Amino acid sequence: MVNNPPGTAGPPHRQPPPTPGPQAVHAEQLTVVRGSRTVLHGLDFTVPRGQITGLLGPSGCGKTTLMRAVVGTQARVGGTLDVLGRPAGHPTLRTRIGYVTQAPSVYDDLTVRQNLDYFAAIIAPGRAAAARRRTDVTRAIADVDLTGHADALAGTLSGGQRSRVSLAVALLGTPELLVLDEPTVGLDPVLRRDLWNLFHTIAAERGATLLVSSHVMDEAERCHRLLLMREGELLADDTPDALRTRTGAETVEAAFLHLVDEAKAAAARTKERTS
Ligand SMILES: Nc1ncnc2c1ncn2[C@@H]1O[C@H](COP(=O)(O)OP(=O)(O)OP(=O)(O)O)[C@@H](O)[C@H]1O
Repeated sequence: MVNNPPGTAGPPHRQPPPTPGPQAVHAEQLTVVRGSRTVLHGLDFTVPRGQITGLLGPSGCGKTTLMRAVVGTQARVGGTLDVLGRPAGHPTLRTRIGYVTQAPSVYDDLTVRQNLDYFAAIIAPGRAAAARRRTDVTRAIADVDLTGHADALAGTLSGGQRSRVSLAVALLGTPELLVLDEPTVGLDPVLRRDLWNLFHTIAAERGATLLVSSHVMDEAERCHRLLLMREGELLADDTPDALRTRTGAETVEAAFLHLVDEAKAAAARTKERTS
């Protein structure tokens, strides 16, 4: 189904129930045009539920664009893109998806807890939900290991700590699908390891699906599945093990380079045949 603009669906009681389905995301011939350029070229892929899928590729290959399409904030999306059984951008998906952009979205003049309180009040407003909000906020702060900084102003935190506040906001509504755009950029190795452990805990204990982008290939080894991208095209949609086996490479990075060379050779052959 083509990406519907938000607000075009009927009232909730008239909508069919969401299809559970084994896949969190299903894309067929997904195309995105930005400015005068097509930046995603007819991608076919799936993201299975309850697993961590890594979206990897060099800077500018289209990772953020693909994630924006999945969360429903990208314009000019063509092809089929279903998310949690609904067309991407469907209004009912808003509370079911957590999206963390590359730039942390936090208020610097509020403390960590105040930031979380603010967003919790948007998700679950009203006095009746006050106790639940307190529990959710405390849990989300603990999840990202910021309990010791709960009363610090966000503006006084390091870059990595501010990113973790953003992640805590996304965890507040216990989303079924978490879309994380380069969450480990600028973090030291210990924090990177801790965050990846948290991602695995979220997938294993809550059954959540994670789509995590990175341009650091060693992070690929930590994912259940990988979407490898280059120049708006998908080079592979597979497990790290299968990719290494298929290409005879020892690392995912070597497998990626192998697939790039293969794609270049195929393009050269096509050009030769048509010229
Ligand atoms: N607002 C825009 N208008 C036109 N083109 C854009 C716009 N934003 C991004 N692009 C182009 O779309 C392509 C994909 O960009 P995108 O941000 O999705 O890549 P990325 O893989 O996420 O990069 P990075 O790893 O550096 O964040 C790039 O070639 C970029 O120049």
